[in-house]
Amino acid sequence: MMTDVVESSGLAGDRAETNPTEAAAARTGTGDSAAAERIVEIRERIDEIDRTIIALWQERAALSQEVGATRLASGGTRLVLSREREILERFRQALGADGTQLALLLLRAGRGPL
Ligand SMILES: O=C(O)C(=O)C[C@]1(C(=O)O)C=C[C@@H](O)C=C1
Repeated sequence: MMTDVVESSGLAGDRAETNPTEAAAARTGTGDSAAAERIVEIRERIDEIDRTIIALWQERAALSQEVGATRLASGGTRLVLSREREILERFRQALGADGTQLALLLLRAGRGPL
């Protein structure tokens, strides 16, 4: 049974260099070829999702910085805490406690640390 993290160096790694089945097992964490195929397929979508998350993260941070700069330049405040509370609550309702942590990181990426 293959339940642990496989070493990517040493014996397993050396075998993987010459044996495609070992190489697939080392990459996917399973020696079952059907499972390995499915894992590779799922990982493609995961990578696509990660790229989208990163792009959206960067877009959101840039927009948030623009809002802040626009407000400051017009004599307004750096922050609007009522708006931050709304966002924290939206993420908490959708994702629970992790949502709150995620929203705190998103807000910090835009407006900087408090
Ligand atoms: O919506 C605003 O007024 C913003 O400045 C953007 C933002 C955010 O990143 O969502 C950032 C700082 C504010 O305190 C509230 C929200």
